[in-house]
Amino acid sequence: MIGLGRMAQALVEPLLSSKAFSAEQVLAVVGTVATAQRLRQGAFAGVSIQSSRSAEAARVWTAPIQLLAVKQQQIDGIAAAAPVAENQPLLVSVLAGVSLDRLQRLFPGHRVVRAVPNTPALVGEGLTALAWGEAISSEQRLKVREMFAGVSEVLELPEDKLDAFLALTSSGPAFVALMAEAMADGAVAAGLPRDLSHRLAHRTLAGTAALLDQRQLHPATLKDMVTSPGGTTIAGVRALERAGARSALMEAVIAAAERSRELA
Ligand SMILES: NC(=O)C1=CN([C@@H]2O[C@H](COP(=O)(O)OP(=O)(O)OC[C@H]3O[C@@H](n4cnc5c(N)ncnc54)[C@H](O)[C@@H]3O)[C@@H](O)[C@H]2O)C=CC1
Ligand SMILES: O=C(O)[C@@H]1CCC=N1
Repeated sequence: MIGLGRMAQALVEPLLSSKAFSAEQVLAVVGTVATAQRLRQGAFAGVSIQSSRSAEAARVWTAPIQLLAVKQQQIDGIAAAAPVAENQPLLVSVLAGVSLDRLQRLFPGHRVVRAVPNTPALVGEGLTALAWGEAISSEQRLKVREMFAGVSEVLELPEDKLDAFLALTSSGPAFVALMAEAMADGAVAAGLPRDLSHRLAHRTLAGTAALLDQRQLHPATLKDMVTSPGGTTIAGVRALERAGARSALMEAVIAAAERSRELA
């Protein structure tokens, strides 16, 4: 692991708890000594976690599969400090917007793969899209698919679709969380207690998602199922349409996809 921040943790924590990997099989390099110390005390006890400046950090470059999960601004420095790899290890990058071409130029001795995971991986409900670089063996493909399949549904997509995928599935949890918070606030305003409002908002979102998914319903069908003529729901839908909620959500996904393209 090169970087063990929010996204990498959401992948590794469940893989360790499900015993897909043992702590001894994982070596992580992070930005600072303080971060390394903090992480060693939590869910990552037993994992070798080193700061990037320590001598042991170099071992990460000898691993057969290396997961790059740092911020975009950090990769030039990391690539410059990395030795040119022998034996063509696999570098799996989760960095939004950083292309296979650029990764291959930065890490010339590696075989490169892009993965776009999302944080629901933490509870085994993730989605990951993979786009392969050149000359990846079928054995390497299998290993990468297996790793992500332990925490998510895995799709393979052409690289030019990854920005849109990321906008919907990786940035999407923030948009849904915002909706959950706002709906709970509405319930509080309408008189329900705060804690209960949050729990009910989460259950409503999860239940609705399960219904749409399992019954393969078009969202409009579900909306029509819930809206009685002259009833409560259509009054709420009217308020949402008046506020431009539909357009706001479309724009959020488009803005995230555009930002991902900009980061490239
Ligand atoms: N958070 C999310 O939901 C998703 C994030 N991503 C991508 O994952 C990447 C990381 O994002 P987050 O985990 O949210 O960021 P984060 O800021 O939580 O984690 C960054 C990690 O990099 C480490 N780091 C800093 N300098 C380093 C160095 N020189 N060597 C090794 N490690 C170093 C930090 O210690 C930290 O562990 C980003 O490029 C983002 O585009 C992709 C999909 C979803
Ligand atoms: O906000 C970000 O840049 C990262 C990528 C997708 C989710 N979080």
